[in-house]
Amino acid sequence: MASFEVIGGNKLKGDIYPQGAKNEALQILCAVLLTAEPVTISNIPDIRDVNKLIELLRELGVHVKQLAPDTYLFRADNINLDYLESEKFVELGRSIRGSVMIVGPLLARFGQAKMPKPGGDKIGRRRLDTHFAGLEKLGARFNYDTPDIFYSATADRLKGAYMLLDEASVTGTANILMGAVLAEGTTTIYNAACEPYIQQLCRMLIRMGAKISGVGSNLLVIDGVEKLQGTEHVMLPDMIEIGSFMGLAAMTGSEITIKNCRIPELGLIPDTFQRLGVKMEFQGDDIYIPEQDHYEVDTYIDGSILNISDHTWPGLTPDLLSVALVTATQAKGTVLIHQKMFESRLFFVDKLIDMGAQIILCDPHRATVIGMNNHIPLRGIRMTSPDIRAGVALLIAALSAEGRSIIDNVEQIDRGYQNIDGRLNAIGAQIRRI
Ligand SMILES: CC(=O)N[C@H]1[C@@H](OP(=O)(O)OP(=O)(O)OC[C@H]2O[C@@H](n3ccc(=O)[nH]c3=O)[C@H](O)[C@@H]2O)O[C@H](CO)[C@@H](O)[C@@H]1O
Ligand SMILES: C=C(OP(=O)(O)O)C(=O)O
Repeated sequence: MASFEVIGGNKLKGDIYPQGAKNEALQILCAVLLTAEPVTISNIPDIRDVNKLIELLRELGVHVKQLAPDTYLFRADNINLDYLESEKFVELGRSIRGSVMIVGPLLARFGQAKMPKPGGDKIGRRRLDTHFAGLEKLGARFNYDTPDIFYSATADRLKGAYMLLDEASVTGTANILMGAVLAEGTTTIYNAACEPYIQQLCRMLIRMGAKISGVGSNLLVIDGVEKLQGTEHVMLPDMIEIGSFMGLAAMTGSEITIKNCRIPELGLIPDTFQRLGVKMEFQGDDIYIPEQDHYEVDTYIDGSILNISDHTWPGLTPDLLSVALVTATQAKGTVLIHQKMFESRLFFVDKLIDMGAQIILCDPHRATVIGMNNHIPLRGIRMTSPDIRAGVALLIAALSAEGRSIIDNVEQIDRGYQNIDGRLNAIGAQIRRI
C-alpha cells in the first residue's frame, strides 16, 4: 500500500487543469459496447478505476488503441462473452463500481450479461435494485446467485416500457438508458438521474443514432433503434476535482486558477464554496481563486446556521461533502454538513478531530463544524484514507496543517485523481509518495 508524506503549511500558486470526469468516463466507456463501429473518446483521465475498466473491456474482446495520452479508440466488433465466466472478470468487476454498467449494453446487444457485485467506495449500502428493476421492465430475466453475489441476466430483444424509478440512481439510469436505446419501441424513464454524466452519455448516444428526448431532466423518453453507429466523444472536466481544488485553495490560503472548468456544467458547486466564504472570479471559463487569509461562512437570511447537504442533480453532489466539510474547519463560522445519501461517509472526521479540528459528529449522516478562522492551524498526523473523497479531504487537511502528515492507503485517492501529487507539487505543494 502506498502512502503520501505531506509537509503542510505551504501556499500554492499557479494554474491547475482539471482531469476528465471519472464518473462520466465509467459510463461512456461502457457505451462503446453498444456498437461494432469505432468510438473515439478523449479527455479520459489516467486513473485507477478508469484504467481497470479499459482493461476489462479489452479482455472482453473490445479492440482498444491509445491514440494520445488521453484519447483512445474502441471497437467492440468481436466480443467474447465467455470471458464473463472467468475468474479474471470476477476479480476486475468486483474492484470498481463502473463495471455494473456493462450489463445494460450487453443485454441490449447480445441478450446476455453477467456481473459480480461491483466494488467502489465502502460508504454505506449501495443497492442495485433500481438497475435490475428497470432492466426487468424492459424484459430482462435476472438470476441472483446470493452466496457468490453474482448476477446474470438474459433477454430476447429488450422491449420499451414505462418506468418510474424508485430512486434517481446515477449508474442505474445509465444502465437502463443503455438498454433502452436498442430496445424495440418506446421507453419512458421517470425519476431518471440527470447529472452531467448522464447528460453527456445521452449526447453521445444521440450522436451514435439513438433517439432520446428530455436530456437534462428527470423524464427521459427513448425510441429504440435497431443499431447504433460509431462516434467521437470528449469528456467534461471532473466537477468533483474542480470543487476539491476550490476547497484546497481556501484551506491553504493559495492563489490558484482552475483552468477550463466548463462553468455552466458545475451546478451548485461554485455557489456552495462561495457560501463557505471562498472568493472566486469567473474569468472566461477559468475560475480564479485569490489568496485569502480568512474566509467567512454565510448564514441564512434569518441568521441561522448554514446547512450543506447533498441531493440528486441539480442539487449538490454527495461526492463533494467531505471536501466542503474539511474546508469549513478553517472558515469563520459554523456549518452543519448533512450527508443524506450515504451512511458511512463522515467517519473520517475522527482524523480531522485528531488534527485539531472542531467537529461534532452528530450521527452517521450529520456533522457540525465549528470553523477556527485560521487562528489555530491543523496539526500533521498519520492517517489512513478510507475512501476516495475522504482521502482527498485528508490530503487537503494535511496540506494546510502545521508539520508532517502521513496518509496511508492512497490507492483510494488514485482511484479518482490523476497524478495528484505531481500536479499539486508543480504549484508548490510538498507531497512525497512513499
Ligand atoms: C461511478 C459513479 O458514478 N458513482 C457515483 C454514483 O454512484 P451510484 O450510481 O452507485 O449511486 P446511486 O445514484 O445509485 O445512489 C447513491 C446513494 O444515494 C441513495 N439515493 C440515490 C438517489 C435517490 O434519489 N435517493 C437516494 O437515497 C442510494 O440509495 C445510494 O445509497 O452516484 C453517486 C450519487 O451521486 C455518487 O456518490 C457516486 O460517486
Ligand atoms: C463514490 C465514488 O465513486 P464510486 O461510485 O466509484 O465508488 C466517488 O466518485 O466519489
